[in-house]
Amino acid sequence: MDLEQYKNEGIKARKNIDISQIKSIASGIINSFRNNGKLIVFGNGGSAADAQHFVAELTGHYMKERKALPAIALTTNTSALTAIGNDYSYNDIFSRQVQALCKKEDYVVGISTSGNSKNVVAGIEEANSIGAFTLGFTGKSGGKLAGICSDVFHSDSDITPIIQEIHITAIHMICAIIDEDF
Ligand SMILES: O=C(CO)[C@@H](O)[C@H](O)[C@H](O)[C@H](O)COP(=O)(O)O
Ligand SMILES: [Zn+2]
Repeated sequence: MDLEQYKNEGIKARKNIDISQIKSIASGIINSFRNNGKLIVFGNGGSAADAQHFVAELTGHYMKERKALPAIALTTNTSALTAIGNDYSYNDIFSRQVQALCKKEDYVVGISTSGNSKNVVAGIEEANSIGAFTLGFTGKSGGKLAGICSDVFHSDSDITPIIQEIHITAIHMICAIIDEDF
């Protein structure tokens, strides 16, 4: 891989982050918190790490001291993940947990760079059926997630790690706005 090219692809994708969309996502999450909702986040691989990172910024704190905020990543309970994966299927690891934990006041975030991970798509479909607001973090063509979420944050790249770097940038920006509100 040409590292100059990689760097420039990252700069291009970062420049295309839509700040007004970041603000609108943050206010949706804030509204959910104010209505006794919580944030539920999930994804695979690097996106599982992003889901956990997002939740850590909220249950702990980001840049400023404030109260703890209710957020959960569905990627951390290895007993649940292995039991659901083993007894049902890997495609069900998030949807089953969404069925167990999600309420209509919640704000549900599925992270998939392709938009096509079956377990992420199934988790969002389950949240939609409960009536929760759903946000897809995607890239590439947006995949299936682009067509099924209430809103989509699209990272302007076809390269998985660049898409992830834009996702975590967007997540940090969202956390900065949430910090100011609480
Ligand atoms: O972190 C990376 C690549 O940077 C990988 O672990 C990557 O997340 C995995 O291949 C995922 O399974 C990709 O899934 P998705 O983003 O298409 O939903
Ligand atoms: Zn990675």
